[in-house]
Amino acid sequence: MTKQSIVVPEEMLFLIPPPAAKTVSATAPQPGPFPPPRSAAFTANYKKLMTHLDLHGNSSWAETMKTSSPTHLRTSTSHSERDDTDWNRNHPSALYRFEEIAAAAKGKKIVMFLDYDGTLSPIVDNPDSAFMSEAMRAAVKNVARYFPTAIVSGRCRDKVYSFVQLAELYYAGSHGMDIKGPTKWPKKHRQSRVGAKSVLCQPASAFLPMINEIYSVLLDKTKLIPGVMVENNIFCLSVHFRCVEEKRWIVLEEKVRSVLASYPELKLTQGRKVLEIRPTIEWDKGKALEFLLAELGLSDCNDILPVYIGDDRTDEDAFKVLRDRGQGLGILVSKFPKETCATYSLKEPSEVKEFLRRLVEWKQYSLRVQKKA
Ligand SMILES: O=P(O)(O)OC[C@H]1O[C@H](O[C@H]2O[C@H](CO)[C@@H](O)[C@H](O)[C@H]2O)[C@H](O)[C@@H](O)[C@@H]1O
Repeated sequence: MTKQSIVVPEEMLFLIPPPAAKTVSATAPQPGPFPPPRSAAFTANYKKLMTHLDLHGNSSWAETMKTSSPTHLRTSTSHSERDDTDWNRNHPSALYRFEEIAAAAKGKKIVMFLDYDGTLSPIVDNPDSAFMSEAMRAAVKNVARYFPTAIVSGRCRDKVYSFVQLAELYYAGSHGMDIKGPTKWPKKHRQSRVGAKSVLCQPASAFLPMINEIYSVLLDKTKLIPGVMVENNIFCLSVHFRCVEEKRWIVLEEKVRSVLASYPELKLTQGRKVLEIRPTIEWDKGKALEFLLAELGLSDCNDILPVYIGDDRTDEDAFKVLRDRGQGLGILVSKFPKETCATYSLKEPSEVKEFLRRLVEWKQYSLRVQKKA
């Protein structure tokens, strides 16, 4: 089992106090140090989590399948409000702490990385209907006017493009294994891009025949389980169990594992009510982030602030890259406390939209001030 297959067990999900106002108010917490430090209690919880999970493949998948996408508030919990407060202190709202983020961004070039499902669009039962709102599209479009922006998704690139429909963005589909540059450039860059190739990176292309083959096998093997949906994400596959009765999850997992047994070059990980089949190559959303920074010529710059916003376990690879670089900020989208390498949190896509809107507003204001000076 790989790092991506780590899930938060139910007992590590604590209730968060009710959502607060979306704008910074006089009563909002005052900006603290950047990035906010982690408390001893948080570190203890993290250790507990790591002890609970067997990272070498023996932990119960059935258990993790149950907790892979909590959608309701727990009614009973062994954790106290103090734990919730502790989590919130360690992963404060990026909206509440907007002033702090703006201060950190001053004089820096922001580079924006956005996950799709659960970040720009709400989680829905049918993956084909995970549309983003027009308001969200406008917010992303505006962000891309000021900052290089990439969508980094587990979906295949064409599919996520069909949802987002903005030609001015970078798209890293199939968990970053299929990266394409913008097809529409701002005027000032247009000339220098003539002749530049738009597909930038496909590190798993050798796996295409194998992925296609296993896709057909999985369709066949799972067809009798009501509610299963197998999605072909080109360089990886998703087996959705959100609409499968819970009592059939074990059977499904066993079927998927039995198919995979003949393909040691592929690995199985978990996302939100989804089993993901991916090549065993050393590539993930974190690597995609690093690749895109290099492509933008920003890898070794001190004056950049990469911002990555995502909701799922696969996004942790990108949060970790930022943490290890000691540069930029990860923002986890979650209504529930979860173990994460992200620094800040937002509760849901509507808060992501508000955050993007405020970032643009702040940038426009900074440019006006700069012009006057
Ligand atoms: O990296 P992402 O853009 O977040 O993609 C991860 C997976 O997202 C999609 O599945 C998830 O969203 C669906 C629609 O809301 C939901 O029905 C499903 O339960 C979630 O797991 C996508 O369909 C998968 O292929 C991606 O791997």
